[in-house]
Amino acid sequence: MTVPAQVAFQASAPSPAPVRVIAVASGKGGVGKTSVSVNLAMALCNAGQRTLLLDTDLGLANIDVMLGLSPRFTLADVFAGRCELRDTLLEGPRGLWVVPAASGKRHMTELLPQQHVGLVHAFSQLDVPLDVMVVDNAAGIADGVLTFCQAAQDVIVVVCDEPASVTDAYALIKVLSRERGITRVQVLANQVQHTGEGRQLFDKLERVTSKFLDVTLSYLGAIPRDEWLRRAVQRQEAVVDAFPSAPASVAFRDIARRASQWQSPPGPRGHVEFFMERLIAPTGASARSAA
Ligand SMILES: Nc1ncnc2c1ncn2[C@@H]1O[C@H](COP(=O)(O)OP(=O)(O)OP(=O)(O)O)[C@@H](O)[C@H]1O
Repeated sequence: MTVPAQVAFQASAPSPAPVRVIAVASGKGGVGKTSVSVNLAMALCNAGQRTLLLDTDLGLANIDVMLGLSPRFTLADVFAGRCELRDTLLEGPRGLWVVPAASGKRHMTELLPQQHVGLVHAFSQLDVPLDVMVVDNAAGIADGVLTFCQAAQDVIVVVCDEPASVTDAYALIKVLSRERGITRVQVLANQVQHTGEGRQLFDKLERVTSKFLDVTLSYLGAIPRDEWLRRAVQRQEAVVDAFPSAPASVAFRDIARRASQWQSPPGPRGHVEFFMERLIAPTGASARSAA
């Protein structure tokens, strides 16, 4: 099938190393999770990592809008049986691969287990060489969010200096830890007004989690509140590309550099299917953690 607006996949040699999957979540909406996903993915891509950005928010997807892309098909079409996963793939700026979702469609929570299996199969068929996959999740603690976080090797929780953001981040970390057995979470402060603010937010969150939860939080860093980021959103570009010397861009590059130094977890097979196969195992994992 020829897909003019989107990229039809060429078969190529599988990447030898496991694909690193980073899930970005937040608990509360509007804290900047999608901005973080887009700019982290773009910064990783610019640093030479073969990167795929996956939008899993079937309710309020907006990665394609943020990057000025016009998808012909989205993940929602895959679930509706209208296309193959490969038909949704877009080549974004500077070679970033993007799998868009669709706004106003069903949520991941409504998907049947066999639809997850279908997605597993579809991803394992995509023979695209990748180093990193960044997964932008919906806000909240819906089952789909937990499943994607569980399937990733690293989870970044984005917080900002609002009481609801901190309490919702705690609620998310709590369910990830208690229901999905996640033992480590990276915390990224967004929209900080001064250098100390991010660390203060982290300390606040860390105090409660260390008291009540069996999870290790790490401080990934902070992105300043930056007018250049807003301007980049208006231009439908990542700030790291539109305004590379903006304070937010410098911070994103630093975070991407640190993320690429994370130790690679042992991966059984070393491809995207590793990620997707973990997606269909949550029932067993939940059953184990509930026991
Ligand atoms: N560091 C920042 N500096 C300035 N503005 C920012 C920053 N981060 C995000 N924003 C702005 O905040 C708004 C919300 O950002 P974004 O859409 O990334 O949040 P979100 O958490 O993904 O939201 P949702 O939960 O609705 O998907 C956007 O208008 C964006 O431009």
